[in-house]
Amino acid sequence: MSVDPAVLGRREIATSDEMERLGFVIGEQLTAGDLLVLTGPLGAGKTTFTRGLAEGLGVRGPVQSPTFVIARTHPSLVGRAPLVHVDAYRLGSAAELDDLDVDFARSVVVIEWGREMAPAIADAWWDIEIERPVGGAEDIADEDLDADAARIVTIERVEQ
Ligand SMILES: Nc1ncnc2c1ncn2[C@@H]1O[C@H](COP(=O)(O)OP(=O)(O)OP(=O)(O)O)[C@@H](O)[C@H]1O
Ligand SMILES: [Mg+2]
Repeated sequence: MSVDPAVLGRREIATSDEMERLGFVIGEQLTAGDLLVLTGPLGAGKTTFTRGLAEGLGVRGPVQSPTFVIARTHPSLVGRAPLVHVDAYRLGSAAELDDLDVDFARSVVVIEWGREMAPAIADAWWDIEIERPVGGAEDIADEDLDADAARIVTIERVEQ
């Protein structure tokens, strides 16, 4: 486990800048073989977190929601591990993830929507849940939604 246990637990993240900073601090500590799984409704901040993480890890950007590709590899700019950023939203199963041939041992891997697949692909990972106290998938297009509301982020280490 390469991340300071102090990051574990539940906290409120008030702004997207703060979400990036949380990702940055974690990204600074990650090493090859680390896996993180991000769970949270559309627009929760999964990609925002990953953008900060990428910067902390020192990989080439830009980190975007991988809408047209399911997995994108960001090479390191500093001689550390590359980041593989996966959007598992449209993946049906861990077998389909397997087809992507991700080199888990040599990469830091972040999987948005990957919670159900994680047990089939790894022995240990960080489970990161981002809650939006207001809104969710069905509300994201609603102009009235307070998109800037604070998020609740819970980070747990899972070992099976
Ligand atoms: N406290 C906050 N934490 C994170 N993002 C926030 C916060 N407040 C506002 N935002 C905004 O919410 C949006 C989050 O979008 P982002 O693409 O990161 O979500 P996502 O979880 O990856 O969504 P998707 O499921 O569509 O991939 C951004 O526009 C960000 O600026
Ligand atoms: Mg996203």
